[in-house]
Amino acid sequence: MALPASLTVKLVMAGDSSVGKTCILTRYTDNCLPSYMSTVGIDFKTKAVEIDDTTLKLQIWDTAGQERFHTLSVSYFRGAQGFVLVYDITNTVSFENIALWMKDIKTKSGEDVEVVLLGNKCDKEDERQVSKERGEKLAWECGIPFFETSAKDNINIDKAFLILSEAIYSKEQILKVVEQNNVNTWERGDLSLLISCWTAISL
Ligand SMILES: Nc1nc2c(ncn2[C@@H]2O[C@H](COP(=O)(O)OP(=O)(O)OP(=O)(O)O)[C@@H](O)[C@H]2O)c(=O)[nH]1
Repeated sequence: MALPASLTVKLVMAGDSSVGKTCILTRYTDNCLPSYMSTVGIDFKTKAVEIDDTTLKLQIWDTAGQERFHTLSVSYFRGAQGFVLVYDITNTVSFENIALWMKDIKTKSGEDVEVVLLGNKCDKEDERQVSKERGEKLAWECGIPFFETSAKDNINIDKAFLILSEAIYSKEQILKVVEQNNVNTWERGDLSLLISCWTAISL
């Protein structure tokens, strides 16, 4: 009997300080919230998800959003297959900085990496500064999925990680088929870009 397939996937949490990256991650992996302490340096957590008959072993790196850790944080972007990019719906600056984070992601990880955009703290409706439409528009322009989330109330957290995992899995499956068939007309990078364009069009 064939052993079930497994795939190790590196994901990175990115976004400004205090937007809720650590809380989103802890909610996802341990279904609880951490006692508050701003992330210093880098940490990671793991979680396994099943897609089809494959186990995806997610290794999720939690970076520090504070400016003084920026160089260290972005150094962990290299080699990541996916990013959870977070802003805080009660903080306009964190939303405006998403463009800069996207630039860092593309520079360090390439154009074809998978990203999901999250507008976190949607439980704080009375303090909202960024409309849901602005988040949706930005995500549409970037060609990436978007969710408003609450780590506090556990809204859309599992869904966001699942969408990201599925996108990475689909891409890996297609690339595997192509490699098995020894199709060498396309470079792997070209093909990944094509798949990303296709994913963006079908969103
Ligand atoms: N109301 C509400 N508060 C949240 C939510 N997520 C996080 N917080 C609060 O926001 C603050 C910052 O959360 P963190 O998860 O530490 O933020 P971070 O993005 O990891 O911050 P850095 O480690 O500095 O990069 C904490 O006080 C959390 O309790 C949420 O969904 N709703």
